[in-house]
Amino acid sequence: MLLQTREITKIFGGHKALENVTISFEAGTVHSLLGENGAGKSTLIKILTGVYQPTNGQIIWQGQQTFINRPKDAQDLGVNVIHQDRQLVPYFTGLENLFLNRTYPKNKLGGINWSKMREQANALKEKWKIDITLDKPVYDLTPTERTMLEILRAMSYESKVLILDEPTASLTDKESELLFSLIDHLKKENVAIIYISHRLEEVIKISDHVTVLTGGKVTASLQKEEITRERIIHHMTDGKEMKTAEKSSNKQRSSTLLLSVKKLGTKDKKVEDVTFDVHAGEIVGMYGLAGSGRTESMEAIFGLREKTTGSITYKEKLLGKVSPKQMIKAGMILIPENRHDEGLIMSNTIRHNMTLPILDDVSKAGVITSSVEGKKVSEEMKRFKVKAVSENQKVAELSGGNQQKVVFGKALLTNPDLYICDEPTQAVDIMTRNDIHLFLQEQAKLGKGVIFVSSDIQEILEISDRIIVYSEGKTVAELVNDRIDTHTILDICYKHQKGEK
Ligand SMILES: Nc1ncnc2c1ncn2[C@@H]1O[C@H](COP(=O)(O)OP(=O)(O)OP(=O)(O)O)[C@@H](O)[C@H]1O
Repeated sequence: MLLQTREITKIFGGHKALENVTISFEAGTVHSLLGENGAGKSTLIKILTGVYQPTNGQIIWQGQQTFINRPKDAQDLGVNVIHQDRQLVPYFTGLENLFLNRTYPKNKLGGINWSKMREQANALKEKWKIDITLDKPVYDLTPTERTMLEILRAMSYESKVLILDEPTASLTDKESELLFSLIDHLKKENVAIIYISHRLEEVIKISDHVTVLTGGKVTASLQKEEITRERIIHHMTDGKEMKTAEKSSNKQRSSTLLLSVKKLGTKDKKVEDVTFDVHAGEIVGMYGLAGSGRTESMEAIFGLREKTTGSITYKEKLLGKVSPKQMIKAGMILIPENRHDEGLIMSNTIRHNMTLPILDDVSKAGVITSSVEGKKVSEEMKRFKVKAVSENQKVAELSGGNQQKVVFGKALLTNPDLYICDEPTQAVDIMTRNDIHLFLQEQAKLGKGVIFVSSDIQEILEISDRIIVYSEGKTVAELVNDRIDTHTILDICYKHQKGEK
């Protein structure tokens, strides 16, 4: 046994985030941590990487008790983590990022010895079989390449334990496959992988061991042969039955056109030729490989990105240059992909975050009427089962999935006619994912329009009435979601990729 948490408890101001957690991690295996949002997974990882100290309990390293008092101690042991939010400097090249925070090799004159750096980097690439270019700046890399780069960096610290926190959150199936073959290689080299993901299919596929946490306690510990979808869901839901969303039959779609986008293009060319319609009462899924322009076209519609060509008609009005504030007033809301940068103000409370876009509604002559605000917020928190001490808790203190629920609650309070959801279930647990699906279907039934962007093709097929396929800034196909499968959609994507037209 390489690493063990023994009876670890962590208390935050009276709240037990972890209680007597004992888990063993073996070299050369993939051990997945599963659990609903707020179950304590990230807290455990933060204890293993020296960010938090346990209130009680021990960490055992190769049979001996050890103390991980700060991140450097974890790094010295060989425990490294790849976070959900990538920790790379966008304007630095891959090579520069690889050597970040460490001494660069020097030449005789004391300057940076670039050829030595490159030599060391190539040796690392070779050793770990990670084939990525290191010359491009990080902003030019795809999400998969960024993940690979971070793994390469972690391996340059001679990791014995590599923790991957939602590594596939924004990757499509094919991109994830690359990551899985790398994980396989790391396993063979005796690295212990701790894997956190809400995507059950991949957890089942790659795990040798699964531990389920519920409310800070270990509620199941499964060996490879015991890992099935049914078992995992059973343990995660405490045996309660889960009402699953059923795909609508598209009968509710009305003839009322809510949004019509024609030949849309943006100044930065990330969007070149996007055309689609959304009617009241329908859910339109948007699928495309990473970098296909889905997010960017949504931003252009919502007034966050400059459009240069084409037209956007919303509720029969041709839109000129618009701002998100105007669009919210007109009944449109964008639930953004990146909740940290665009969705939430982390240092503010749940309540303030949720009511930010509706300040006019909850204030009288500029003064916020607390009772109206409080009532609205607590209704939405209840609806989405946001796990928090109170509505006055800071968003930064919530678990990742609960932060996403706050983003959702915030959007709902604006009472929109059209929801634009960009990866809305990223990092949320399977129960919440289901709640979000049910909620959007309910909204569609009420005559609202929904745009659903997801890199999870299965999810797109589960929820959409129609599917628009993107490739390289263009919409290339529109499909009615009836008897089509993942292959049909992926075929279209790859056929339209450069060089295969
Ligand atoms: N710094 C903190 N201060 C107060 N409470 C905290 C802090 N960090 C975490 N918590 C609480 O501890 C509990 C466990 O949170 P944690 O982030 O570990 O959950 P998680 O399993 O990683 O969830 P998710 O799947 O949503 O990422 C939650 O109730 C959370 O609100």
